[in-house]
Amino acid sequence: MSSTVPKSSNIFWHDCPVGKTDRQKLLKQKGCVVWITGLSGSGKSTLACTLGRELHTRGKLAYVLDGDNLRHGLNKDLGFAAEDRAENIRRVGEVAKLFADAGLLCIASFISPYRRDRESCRALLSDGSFIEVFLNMSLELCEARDPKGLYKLARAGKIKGFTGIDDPYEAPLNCEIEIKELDGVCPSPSDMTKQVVAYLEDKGFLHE
Ligand SMILES: Nc1ncnc2c1ncn2[C@@H]1O[C@H](COP(=O)(O)OS(=O)(=O)O)[C@@H](OP(=O)(O)O)[C@H]1O
Ligand SMILES: Nc1ncnc2c1ncn2[C@@H]1O[C@H](COP(=O)(O)OP(=O)(O)O)[C@@H](O)[C@H]1O
Repeated sequence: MSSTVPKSSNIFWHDCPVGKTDRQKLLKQKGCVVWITGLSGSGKSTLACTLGRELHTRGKLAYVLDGDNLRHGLNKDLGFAAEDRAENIRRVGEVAKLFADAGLLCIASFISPYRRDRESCRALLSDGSFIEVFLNMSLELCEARDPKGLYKLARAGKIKGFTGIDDPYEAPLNCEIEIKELDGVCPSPSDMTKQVVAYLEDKGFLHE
């Protein structure tokens, strides 16, 4: 007989003697989530990896959560319908929160096309520790890059519900960092990284 008790009843929070502050002292940094959002091909994974490497070089512990990669494991049961994308982002938000609590600089790069889903992730974190980075690249640029040939397939009707083609992308209204083309030229990964690192430095995340 199946239980009539709701799934999340009779559970209690268990505090551990070593807390986030202790871990941050050990690591000499403050846990946070750098959430990179933008169209497919806008450069999310490139920025995530360049930023991850730069932080590593500076002796900071960072970890990249990338959409394509997580869809090989934790989220491999999810597709691209709005409710699947919402569940994808919800799970990633929870994982990112754990990484930040561990004291890490967590870099999450996901299309995350829905404002509401991104805002739910923001709400999981303490004030200021969710840093939304919007890669505001034009559809034309992303489509011209098309490194995986997915835009071509979407235009040919072979992929349905492709973000930017026949599925929505809701741009952030109040993100912490917006990176866009200047006179039609995209800033280099290294320039973007400098901008994000300067923000992290300025807000004190790179020190205990
Ligand atoms: N229909 C559709 N729409 C958008 N993207 C698609 C789709 N189907 C497959 N892909 C590939 O999946 C990658 C995006 O995964 P995400 O987990 O970041 O997507 S989402 O945040 O849940 O919207 C995305 O990777 P990126 O190009 O790195 O963004 C694509 O390679
Ligand atoms: N800042 C940049 N300047 C020029 N080309 C870039 C830049 N960032 C990424 N690219 C190129 O654009 C393509 C898409 O980048 P990628 O990081 O895979 O985007 P996303 O993860 O958003 O799909 C890749 O071929 C990559 O080499």
